[in-house]
Amino acid sequence: METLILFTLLLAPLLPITFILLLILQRENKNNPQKKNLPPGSLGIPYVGQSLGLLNAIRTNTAEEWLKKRIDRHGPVSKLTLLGRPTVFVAGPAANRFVFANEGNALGSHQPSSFTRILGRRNFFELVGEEHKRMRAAVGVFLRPEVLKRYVGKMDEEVREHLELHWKGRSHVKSVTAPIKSQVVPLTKILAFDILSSLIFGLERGDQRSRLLEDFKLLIKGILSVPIDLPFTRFGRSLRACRRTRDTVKEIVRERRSALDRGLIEPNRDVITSLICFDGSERALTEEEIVDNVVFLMVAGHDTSSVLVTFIVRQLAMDPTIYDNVLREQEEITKNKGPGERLTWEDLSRMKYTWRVAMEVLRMVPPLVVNFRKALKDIEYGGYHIPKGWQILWSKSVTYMDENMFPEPKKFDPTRFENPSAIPPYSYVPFGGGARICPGNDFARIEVLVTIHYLVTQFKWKLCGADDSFTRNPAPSPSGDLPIQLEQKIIV
Ligand code: HEM
Repeated sequence: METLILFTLLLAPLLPITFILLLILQRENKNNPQKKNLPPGSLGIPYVGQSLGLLNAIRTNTAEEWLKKRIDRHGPVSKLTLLGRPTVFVAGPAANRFVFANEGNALGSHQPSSFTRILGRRNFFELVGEEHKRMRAAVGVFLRPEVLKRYVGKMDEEVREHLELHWKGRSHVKSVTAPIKSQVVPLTKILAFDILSSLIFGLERGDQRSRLLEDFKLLIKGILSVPIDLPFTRFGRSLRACRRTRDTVKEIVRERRSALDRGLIEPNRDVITSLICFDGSERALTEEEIVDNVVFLMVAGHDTSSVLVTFIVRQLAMDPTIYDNVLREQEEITKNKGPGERLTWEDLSRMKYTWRVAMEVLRMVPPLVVNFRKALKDIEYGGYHIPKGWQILWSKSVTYMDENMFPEPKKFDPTRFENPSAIPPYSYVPFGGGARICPGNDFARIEVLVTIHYLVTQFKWKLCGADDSFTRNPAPSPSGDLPIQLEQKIIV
């Protein structure tokens, strides 16, 4: 008995220490990702993991198959290593919903360092929470339909001028950079740039716009590149072009500010003036915020819209019935217009079939097959644990080729969008969703519809050559930049 008392007396002081140690151990276990229910799949070789496989699949346009194989092997949630970071891959309608619902709270945007270094620390993707909301409210002033509808005529003017300058009077569409070849891609890029600079900067054709175009072309090439800043690297050239672009944009901001102060222009003349005038919360936007975000808008609106127009042109060349249907709809609109009369917002709302063609192109050739996010805190999804700091690889378009969502998914069929309720929720999200839903979707819609209206009513075209394949870098690009043979219609 005495021995027991002695033993208890000796152990008693150790009890609290043992208890604390147990608590620490329990916490350690809780925080150790190894001990939690991580998604299936292997992290592969440290740092490299599955990066080369996915990058190669994106380049060769087999990313959908690559992702599908992963889903068949591990299910819709799996872990891997990409670009040096532990990653969780998620796909399917539930994943789309998960990303949209947790945006800015448990998930944040996550971009490669080349992207952030070129587009600045205050760009959309770097902003979270209230700051992100504020920036969206600021661009929303101009990009909302009530304001944009006043600018349909301006876009109409840009498209017509572009066709006049670059497409008309040629039996072949000539590349601006390589006159021997006939290519659509460089033209749709110039058109997207012209429309954006007209509405974002309020810039007319001239020296300042041409300078901006040359720098913009270099800037955009380095956004996804190895971030080595040397005079001869792609990244280095892009970074220098970005500095020049930012200087030009600052110049424009100062010009607009001074014109506003003197009452020479209206607040919603273009995106820059509406950002200068924005006073949505306690303070106005800083010059850095305005510059970072107009450059971001240019980038976000450029390759997306130009890719969409390019692939509509390609589809219309490959499918005469679709071309005829689009033409019929557009001729109905022309019938009610006088010579040279511009398109209006009401005209666009009647282009229902044409927009369904655009939606079907976005389904079959989404501008991006994967996006990245970062877990801002520990989070559960699909019964698995995603540790704070891990990268999320998210493919919102994996569902587009799933026959359970889109019957006969390989068939080009715009009529599948006639009844929106037939498309399962969260399975078709070309403009994203949640807090980061594309604020430029109405802008893109106007741009695409106006362009297709004038293309089909003024031209007929066919593909040169039988190769209708395309690669990705990471945006899709048709083989040979889509050479076409163009025939101008005689309008009587
Ligand atoms: C066919 C054309 C377009 C498509 C398919 C498209 C698609 C998208 C998608 C899917 C996102 C969300 C990305 C994510 O969640 O990671 C996005 C974001 C964005 N888009 Fe677009 N976009 C298009 C055109 C435009 C245009 C013309 C503009 C500007 C005038 C624009 C401006 C933006 C901006 C600023 C964001 C970032 C929003 C944020 O982070 O809050 N987009 N776009």
